[in-house]
Amino acid sequence: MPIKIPDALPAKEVLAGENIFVMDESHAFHQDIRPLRIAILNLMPTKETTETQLLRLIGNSPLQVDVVLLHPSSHVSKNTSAEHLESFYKTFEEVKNRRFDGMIITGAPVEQLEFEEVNYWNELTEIFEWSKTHVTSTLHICWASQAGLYYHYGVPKYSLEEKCFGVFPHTINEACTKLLRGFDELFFVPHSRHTEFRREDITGIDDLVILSESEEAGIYLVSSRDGKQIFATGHSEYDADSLKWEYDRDAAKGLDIALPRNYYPNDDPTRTPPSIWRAHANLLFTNWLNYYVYQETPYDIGPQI
Ligand SMILES: CC(=O)SCCNC(=O)CCNC(=O)[C@H](O)C(C)(C)COP(=O)(O)OP(=O)(O)OC[C@H]1O[C@@H](n2cnc3c(N)ncnc32)[C@H](O)[C@@H]1OP(=O)(O)O
Ligand SMILES: N[C@@H](CCO)C(=O)O
Repeated sequence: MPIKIPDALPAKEVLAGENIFVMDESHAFHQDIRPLRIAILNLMPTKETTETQLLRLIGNSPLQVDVVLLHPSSHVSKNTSAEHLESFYKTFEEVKNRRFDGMIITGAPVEQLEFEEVNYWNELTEIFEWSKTHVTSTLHICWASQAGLYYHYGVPKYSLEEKCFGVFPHTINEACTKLLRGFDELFFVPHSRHTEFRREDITGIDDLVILSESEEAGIYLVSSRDGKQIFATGHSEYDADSLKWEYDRDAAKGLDIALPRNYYPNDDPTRTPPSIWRAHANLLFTNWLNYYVYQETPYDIGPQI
């Protein structure tokens, strides 16, 4: 949360220079508070696991958050029961006249298909277009970051020779980025994907800024200059054992899968992997919720029916 201090206090300038959020009295006077409305478009087959992971992170802030879970109506889910979707989820059709302060679009295990082969692609492009006018800031995770960059900016994805799989160190490109306030200079993020987008395709686009990357895992965070679109290639929301679960699944199927890198103690898959990215994940989500959603969204956001 911002610290509120007198307009003329010298510390204000020092802290602003350190990327600490300082709000002057005149700004604070005009700030109202109401619960944030966040939509989560859940494209994962393991919907319940993902719900828990994301809600844990967005619940860790002093802000009240009203969450609406969405699933694509143009896809019949094999792994999530119709009862679960019926009880807890809405479709885009049901909410498209509402406005949201923020939206999270999850990953999906469809990265080896062309975008247009994904059976909810048309619906998703409608949602991407709608988000430009109906959502203050949208956070795209993993496959959704590739899909969003492709839809909004024409950025292609490429297949990797070997799955990018493990927990990798990352650095910060832009020192004063609000999304990375409070981050250490080196921090860890899990990645688990067979595809990537490339630096040279992003740097040519004036509206995009690369905020963080990793020598081994490539680009991690990209933002539009106005912060309305955030793209994260890694899975900071993953639990400590998520990569283990994926590794065990693929090994049991007899797939050619390497051990996740920098994950098991001594690379021994019988040992329990520790989480070394949880603090960063919490900071990423609270920074997004605070600086890109709460501080930016209008108090009167429009119809909610
Ligand atoms: C790159 C990233 O974004 S990473 C995030 C994705 N990671 C994960 O989902 C990890 C967990 N998922 C899994 O382990 C597996 O997908 C499982 C175990 C749940 C199911 O695997 P399988 O039985 O081999 O595949 P299955 O035939 O059930 O299809 C899996 C999913 O692929 C997706 N899918 C496959 N083909 C298509 C298609 N043409 N269009 C849209 N979605 C498709 C669906 O989401 C489907 O699951 P759902 O119907 O429950 O939503
Ligand atoms: N994280 C995903 C990558 C494939 O989409 C998995 O291993 O299931």
